[in-house]
Amino acid sequence: MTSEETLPSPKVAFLGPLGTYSHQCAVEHFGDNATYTNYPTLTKVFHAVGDEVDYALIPQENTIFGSVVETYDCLRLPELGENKFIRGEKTIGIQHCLVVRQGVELGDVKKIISHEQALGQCSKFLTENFPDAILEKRPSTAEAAQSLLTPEEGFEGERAAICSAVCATMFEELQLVRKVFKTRNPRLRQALIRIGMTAEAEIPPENASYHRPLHHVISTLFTSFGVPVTRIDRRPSLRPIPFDDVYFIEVEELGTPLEYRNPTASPSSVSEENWLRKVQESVRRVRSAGLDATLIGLW
Ligand SMILES: O=C(O)C(=O)Cc1ccccc1
Repeated sequence: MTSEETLPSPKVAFLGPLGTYSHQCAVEHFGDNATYTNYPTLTKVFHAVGDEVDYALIPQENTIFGSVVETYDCLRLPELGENKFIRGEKTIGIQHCLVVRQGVELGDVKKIISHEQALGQCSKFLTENFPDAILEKRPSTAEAAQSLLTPEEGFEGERAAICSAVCATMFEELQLVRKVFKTRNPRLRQALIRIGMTAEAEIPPENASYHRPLHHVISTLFTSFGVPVTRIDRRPSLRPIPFDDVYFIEVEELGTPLEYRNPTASPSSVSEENWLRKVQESVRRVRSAGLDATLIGLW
């Protein structure tokens, strides 16, 4: 057996080109002992696992803008749980930078390009500083930065891109003009997906992520009080705590269908009153489990 066979170097896919946050995350995790391949979209990264690579790190959610939709579109595919499994997670800090081609004046910038998550995370900064600029999404932050080097056909104005601090130093022709977050940098959670026969974890959790199974707790509390949960949505909360989420719980309707109900009337039937009591009791139970809970609507 050669030493390579005894210590195989894992093949790892990430969202390219070089300089993306996914690249940074993959290198932080696997270091020099890996062979890396980058793919132009998250969907291609996902599909590479199995045939072409052993692992992929794909961005799952970030503290300001929430879930990465393209990732979740991949995670709902049937091969997840069959022959591809999430085997761990890794969180990295994000430091978004605004870059332009050398010599471009900020006042001349008419369009800002980046990955949609980066545009979303920087939306306050962008609205305050570039209220009239066109925002255009690109497959990744590094692709956006790189594309500033080639003129865009049919577009006359100057462009800027949002990319990572590492990426901002990779191209001599680019100039870093602003760091977007001066104090609180967002965090990005990436899922490690691997082809394999088991779902056993490969990266031990970095710190207790108590909040993630919360929706199970909340729905169990509601259901145990006879109010079946029909839908749960999740968004980052407005509190300055990383991965602190707000859950929106919708419960089964037990009253008269909305279209037949007088919106100003109080609950009319006994069953509606019972239902309301159960919902309120469930909210109290969630609170007594130490969570914030508010009834935000009845319909
Ligand atoms: O484009 C990148 O660099 C990525 O890794 C995707 C991304 C960017 C910003 C937030 C979340 C995911």
